[in-house]
Amino acid sequence: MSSISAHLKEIENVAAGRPSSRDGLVVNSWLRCLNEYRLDPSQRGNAYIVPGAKLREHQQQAEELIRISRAALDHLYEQVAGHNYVLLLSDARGVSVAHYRNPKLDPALRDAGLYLGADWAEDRTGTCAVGAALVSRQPITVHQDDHFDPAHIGLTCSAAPVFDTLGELVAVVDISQLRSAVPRSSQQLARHLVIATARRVELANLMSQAEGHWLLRLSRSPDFIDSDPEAALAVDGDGRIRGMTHAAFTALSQRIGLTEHSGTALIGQPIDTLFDLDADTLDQYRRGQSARDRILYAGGQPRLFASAEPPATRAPRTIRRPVAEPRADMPASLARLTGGDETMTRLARRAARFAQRDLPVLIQGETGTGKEVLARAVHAARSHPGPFVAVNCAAIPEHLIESELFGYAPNAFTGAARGGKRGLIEAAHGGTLFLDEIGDMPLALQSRLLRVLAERCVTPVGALESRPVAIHLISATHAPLADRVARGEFREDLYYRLNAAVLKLPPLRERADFDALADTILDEIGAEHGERYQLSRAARRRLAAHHWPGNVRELRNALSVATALCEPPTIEVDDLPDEIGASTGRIGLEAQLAECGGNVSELARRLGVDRTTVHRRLKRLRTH
Ligand SMILES: Nc1ncnc2c1ncn2[C@@H]1O[C@H](COP(=O)(O)OP(=O)(O)OP(=O)(O)O)[C@@H](O)[C@H]1O
Repeated sequence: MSSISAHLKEIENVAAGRPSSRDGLVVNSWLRCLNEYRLDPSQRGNAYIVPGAKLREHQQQAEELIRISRAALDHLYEQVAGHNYVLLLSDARGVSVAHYRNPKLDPALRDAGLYLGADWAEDRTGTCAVGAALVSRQPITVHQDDHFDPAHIGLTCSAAPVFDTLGELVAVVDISQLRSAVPRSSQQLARHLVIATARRVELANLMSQAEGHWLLRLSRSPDFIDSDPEAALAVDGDGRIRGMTHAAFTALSQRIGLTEHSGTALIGQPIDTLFDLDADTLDQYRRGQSARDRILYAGGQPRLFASAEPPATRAPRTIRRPVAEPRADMPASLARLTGGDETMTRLARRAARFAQRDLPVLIQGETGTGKEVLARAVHAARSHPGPFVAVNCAAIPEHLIESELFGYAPNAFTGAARGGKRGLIEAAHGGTLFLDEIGDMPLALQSRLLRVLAERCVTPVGALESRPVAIHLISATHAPLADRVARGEFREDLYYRLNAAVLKLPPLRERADFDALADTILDEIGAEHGERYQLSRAARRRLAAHHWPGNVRELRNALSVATALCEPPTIEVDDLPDEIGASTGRIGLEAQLAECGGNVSELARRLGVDRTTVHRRLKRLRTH
């Protein structure tokens, strides 16, 4: 590493237009720092970490990006963690929205800006890997005194940009070390790793987005084409290009004489303008063909190897460049709950408003509709959430509820722990107490709970003094509390106190976002298993026809079973638990037949079976 004065001298030389042995991307960045951003290399600027609220805003906007990138980033970090690298995922504005690091190094990492929330925009921090990758749209290594600002010349950083399926730069993957004793060339491998990771993130994003389309993977060699292709395209049923990874933009736009920036002109083009291939011949390139049969031709010449995956049926979801402002009324934790169902969206909006207030919230919904999930989302949407303590009033024996909730004073009763015990209400101090099945709370305790809400203090069993508590109460019930009030089982005064801010979760059978919800759950299960799952059309139809008495819980269980039984990635009807088929019994089948205007062929198509199967089933069901 050169001394600071030598560093400044070198920048001066570059500014004067003298030749430099530095990487051209670094030199260009230095020139931007000097000429465009008017930065002064002799002024050291400390790393800048954005404030917490701002970071949350960046993270909310990047939520989908973070989710889709997770598997690729986990894999990268596994490879580099042993070499003291920090991994940062930055958004398109240069702010780190995810990081992987050794927490023992936190103070040094925070000081150096290798941390969550660090802002590495080039016009603020001078030449750095994240900032330069964002501006140049190229992978780059910025090693030690490649950095413009002397404050950062201990660091070595390699970064690669990530583009969305329409060619917009949406993120940067960076790995950095606080210190490196070795020369710049040692970062070659780091650079390759971030490039490969950015490519995998783009592919994961394209796969997620391309689910209504064919996915065409391309490579110069048939090896690894299915797992790690060099480039990939989404092609719709009419043979038009709908999206692609960045490598595909670069390779294909050059082929037809477009510059990289006009690569978006490829979107919407028929695939046969690029290859000897159309919607009808894509099928020939499906997985399982020999390498020789997967050679893709253009103008009669062999060009690349291809692997085509047919359209899946889930709704498209993708990393999109965030709009300037997030939905201010809808924190991410709540936005995630709705896949577009109107009732759910309205409910999430209402919940977002309650989260800003100190009101007891009551959640109503049939069993398994996601009452606890909603309670946690309201909690997470608060500006200072604190602890979340969940208590199921129906699950704790009546004689224990009181001491569990309120705690007890030392020696309060025989058998109690000598030193007394802090109750769950106190454990929720500064956060949220979630009382599930509040209708099952014994009457005597209801009055004590009312006191806690009114006086904001709690008196442990056997204690003389009360202690102040600040809690947000969220309660939940599967049956309307009014019925219990009418039967004298629930205190009317508590009921009125709880019944002001009510969130009513719809049963699953009434939700219009069934498909999106099933996909979200499949993604979650897939992330746990490091797999990707999708529903075949027929399986999706079968699920949608089920009545779902157990609501989202039942759906989640059914999908867990199906993912265990299926041959990944596709879940077929046979992989679904038997009960799911039950709703296609006689009534269900007749109703669906009526929906198809009595047309058996149409019904067979809907169910993904052939006509004879429908006839056979109808006959069997009608004669039983
Ligand atoms: N929006 C959602 N996305 C993904 N999974 C969900 C969602 N809502 C609920 N679930 C899943 O459904 C199951 C039931 O959710 P939860 O426990 O919140 O329901 P509940 O209404 O509180 O149930 P109960 O009435 O039995 O107390 C859980 O496995 C949860 O992870």
